[in-house]
Amino acid sequence: MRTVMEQVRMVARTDTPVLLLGETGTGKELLARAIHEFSDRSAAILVKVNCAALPAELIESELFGHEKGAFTGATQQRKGRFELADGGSLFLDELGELSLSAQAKLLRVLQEQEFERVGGSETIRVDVRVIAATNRNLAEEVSLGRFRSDLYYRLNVFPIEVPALRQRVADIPLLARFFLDKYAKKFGKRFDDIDPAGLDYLRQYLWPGNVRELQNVIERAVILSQGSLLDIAPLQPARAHPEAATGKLRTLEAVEREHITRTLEATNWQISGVKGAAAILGMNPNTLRSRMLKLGISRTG
Ligand SMILES: Nc1ncnc2c1ncn2[C@@H]1O[C@H](COP(=O)(O)OP(=O)(O)OP(=O)(O)O)[C@@H](O)[C@H]1O
Repeated sequence: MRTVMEQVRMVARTDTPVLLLGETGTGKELLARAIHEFSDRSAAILVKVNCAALPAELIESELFGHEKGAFTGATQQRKGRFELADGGSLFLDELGELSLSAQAKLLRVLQEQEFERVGGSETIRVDVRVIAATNRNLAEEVSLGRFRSDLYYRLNVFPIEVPALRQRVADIPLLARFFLDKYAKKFGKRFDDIDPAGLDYLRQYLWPGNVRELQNVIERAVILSQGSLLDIAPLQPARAHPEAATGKLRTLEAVEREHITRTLEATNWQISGVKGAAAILGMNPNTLRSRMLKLGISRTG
């Protein structure tokens, strides 16, 4: 993470587009904000767009705006996020979800700093620094024809790989204590430290939901703990290494049931949405729901 922070500081002072790569919950958005804050644009606005949150038909109008009458329902002219971010930075989260046609327009803005609103003919010029993030493997998306290679190369000038939490175990106690202070203050409680056995659980767990999941675990522990040390319930490293724990090989169905349950727990049982279990598992939310039914997975067990 020290290398990542050095990269963030170095690139922040430039206008180069930045591509943040990493699993869900690793802190990409936090780093995008840091890049904006450390840049000369910090006095201006940072605008965020979640490319996965809107259907393909609407994302172009969201990014570039539209003219009155451009499509059914476009009753007024509307400025897009690029215009709103003029002079500042634009954070494109979940970039890998952008439609091919929006990708073409984005490439043009990156190269020429200009675009037209949907349904408009006036060319609009903007001065925007783009910071993009994705948890997809974009090189693979390019080879599958789902992501434009020219846009990929344009954005890949300064890629920053944000490591998964299991790849930086030394950060776990630091982050855990940071969240302990945060939630102890929030809930008006006091703890001297984290119970040593609990710290071991935290270190051994594989953290599919990364820092977000660690934050949730600590919040829950702060609410539940009574003594002067923060108790962490066992995080079932057995779940992370089921074969190692039981010594037995198991059926694919059992492994699938366990993996889906663990991911649902990591997302507080949120199924859909960009931060939901379906997105992490790379499945459609409806497919996940039917798998859960079939495998007998429910929140109450
Ligand atoms: N180094 C850190 N210190 C403190 N909090 C952190 C850190 N990294 C991540 N977090 C917290 O973890 C949560 C997830 O971080 P963030 O939203 O930046 O991740 P992300 O990689 O953008 O996730 P996603 O890909 O799912 O959008 C946030 O609440 C964030 O504040």
